Amino acid sequence: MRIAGAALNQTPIDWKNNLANISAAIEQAKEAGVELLCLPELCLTGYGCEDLFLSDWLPLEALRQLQKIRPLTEGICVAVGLPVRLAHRTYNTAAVLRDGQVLGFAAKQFLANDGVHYEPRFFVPWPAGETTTVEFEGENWPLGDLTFEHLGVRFGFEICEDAWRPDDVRPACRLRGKVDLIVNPSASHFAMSKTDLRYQLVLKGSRTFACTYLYANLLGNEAGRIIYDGEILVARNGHLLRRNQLLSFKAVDLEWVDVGFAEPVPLADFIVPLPAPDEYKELNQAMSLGLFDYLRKARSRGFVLSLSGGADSCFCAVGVAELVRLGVAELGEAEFKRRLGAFEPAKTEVVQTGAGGAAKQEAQPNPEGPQLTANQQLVRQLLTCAYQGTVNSSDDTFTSAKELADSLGARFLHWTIDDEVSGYVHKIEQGLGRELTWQTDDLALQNIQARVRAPAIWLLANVQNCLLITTSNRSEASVGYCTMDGDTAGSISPIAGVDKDFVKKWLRWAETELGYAALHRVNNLQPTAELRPLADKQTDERDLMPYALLNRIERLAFYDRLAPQAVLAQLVAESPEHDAEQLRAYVRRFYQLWSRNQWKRERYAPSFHLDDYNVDPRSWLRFPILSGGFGQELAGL
Ligand SMILES: Nc1ncnc2c1ncn2[C@@H]1O[C@H](COP(=O)(O)OP(=O)(O)OC[C@H]2O[C@@H]([n+]3cccc(C(=O)O)c3)[C@H](O)[C@@H]2O)[C@@H](O)[C@H]1O
Ligand SMILES: Nc1ncnc2c1ncn2[C@@H]1O[C@H](COP(=O)(O)OP(=O)(O)OP(=O)(O)O)[C@@H](O)[C@H]1O
Ligand SMILES: NC(=O)CC[C@H](N)C(=O)O
Repeated sequence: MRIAGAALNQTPIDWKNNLANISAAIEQAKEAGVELLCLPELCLTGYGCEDLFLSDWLPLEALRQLQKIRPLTEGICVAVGLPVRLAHRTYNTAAVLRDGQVLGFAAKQFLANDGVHYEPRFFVPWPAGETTTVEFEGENWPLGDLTFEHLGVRFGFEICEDAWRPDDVRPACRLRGKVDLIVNPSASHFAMSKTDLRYQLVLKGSRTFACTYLYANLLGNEAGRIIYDGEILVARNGHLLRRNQLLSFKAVDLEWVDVGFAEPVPLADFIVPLPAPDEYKELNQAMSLGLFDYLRKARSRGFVLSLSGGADSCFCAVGVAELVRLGVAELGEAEFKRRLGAFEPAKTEVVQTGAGGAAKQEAQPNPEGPQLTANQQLVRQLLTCAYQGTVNSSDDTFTSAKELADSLGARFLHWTIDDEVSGYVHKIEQGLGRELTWQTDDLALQNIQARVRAPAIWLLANVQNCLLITTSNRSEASVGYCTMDGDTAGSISPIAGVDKDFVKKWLRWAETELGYAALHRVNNLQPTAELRPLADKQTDERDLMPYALLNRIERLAFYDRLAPQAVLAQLVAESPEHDAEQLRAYVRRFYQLWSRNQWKRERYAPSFHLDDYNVDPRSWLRFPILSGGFGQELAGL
């Protein structure tokens, strides 16, 4: 039998888009002679509909939309994910359609409730072994723990998380011997290196349960924060039959394979491992796709970036250039532009974001500079950067910013903000009747500089109907090393999910492996906020602690969830090169800054989930805004 999985780039409650992708996948599958097709989890509504799953109307509308898919299934069997609400409870199901008929709904038995997933808030798990009936417009269909048969092949379901449970409880353990094929529609978030876990799960599952296993994941940045890699895997008895290229820019990515169910295949002696994932490359592809989808789904016309020439903002600038490079390489320029939508003349009926909304001018091809390549011209239309210097800014960072922006093709503007800073300082000095000095008002004088950069950069974003990128990384989010409404200003925060150490390493990789020679300068700069007088030689690590230690403490405290005492003990054991007293001071500082700054993490712009954890309270890590701040625990260190 020819079986297929299709990864789909869906959007919550975008019925038109979702149905179009489902229809396209079915059409492509039929053209390829596919007989059974698996589509991703909840692909009809979108996986990220959140509390809408608790309404009556959304699941009802999903059933109505399902009726439109039925006629497309003449001559093919298709699994389509959608919510079904019965007696005020919503179930996460996969409908099986064939020849225009609904054969039934397989329901998810184990709900994802860790990390970025909060499914028990929306869904009720289906009890193993039970079935019920769905009534809709005069028809009755079975729903629950079901198996099906198509062309003599018996199949059952695991829906995403179902497969992540132990072998003696997951649905597959009751399907063993009863089915030839297990179908898994998934919405499994991207995280660096995670593909290896999924690969093992599918390959081992097919061996342990002596079956063929068909897995299809969602694709793209579905709803803002979480990116799906669109992985399709087919395995039989521990042998890999098909695996696709991940993180495609296409709307529909279909993979099929022929399986001779009648011909026996021995169980694999061992699972052939995948080559180790290249995390720098993975992150690059995920971030590019994340930005691409965010831009087009937000119906915006480009990005604006306050480019300091430092590591974080340079990373974001390269991210936009990579969006163009990778998108054009896969789709071709015309399709890239069509899908992005940012290059069409502005329509008056387009919903305007924020105060601006004026039509974006076609970027001029850089009259005084060198001839731009086709990709640089696209970057020029999509990215405007501005350097906003003060007396505390160095020539190094200005040159770094300018060289990078020019090399990418981005529009580069620059001005100074000293007048605005002194204007505000003067007003407060007059109001309070005293001078503000670095001795008495250090942080306030730093913050006003970061804040004064915000209005102009927002203005630039508004007038061009662009998204303002904010450059926060996870390390500074952990300790609140940022000025609220200053350098946190923006509506999308692409790198807030990764730590500063990784940011620095990635930039070195991008310089050598991707050929961004203009990163050479930033790769030789010490991270610095440049908010204190230059003579002070401010660096992030002098203000805080070495980033490697900060990241380690953060991981031990909030990924491994150790108590402060245990974090310190672990650090002392693994860092003999550091003095124990110094480490104690760093651990104290970390927890104090962490607790004091939860409110800042609550106010960060939406960020992508890219690493296996993040500190965003909306997606991964919840912590009280007001707390005892680990007072007792730190006193006992
Ligand atoms: N629990 C709570 N809930 C709500 N608000 C709370 C609060 N605790 C304090 N606050 C408020 O927070 C304010 C202080 O926060 P905020 O004004 O943001 O500033 P703050 O956290 O005091 O200082 C900002 C830090 O970030 C560093 N920085 C700034 C800019 C850029 C960079 C860089 O790396 O480039 C680094 C800077 O060196 C400094 O260490 C207080 O005035 C108070 O109003
Ligand atoms: N001179 C500047 N011109 C424009 N934007 C600036 C300037 N200084 C700071 N910013 C903005 O504030 C953000 C925060 O600064 P921060 O120092 O944390 O990051 P960075 O300068 O990009 O990297 P690094 O910390 O490695 O120096 C910058 O990413 C940038 O968006
Ligand atoms: N949608 C799901 O059930 C996802 C859960 C699963 N643990 C994953 O991360 O892939």
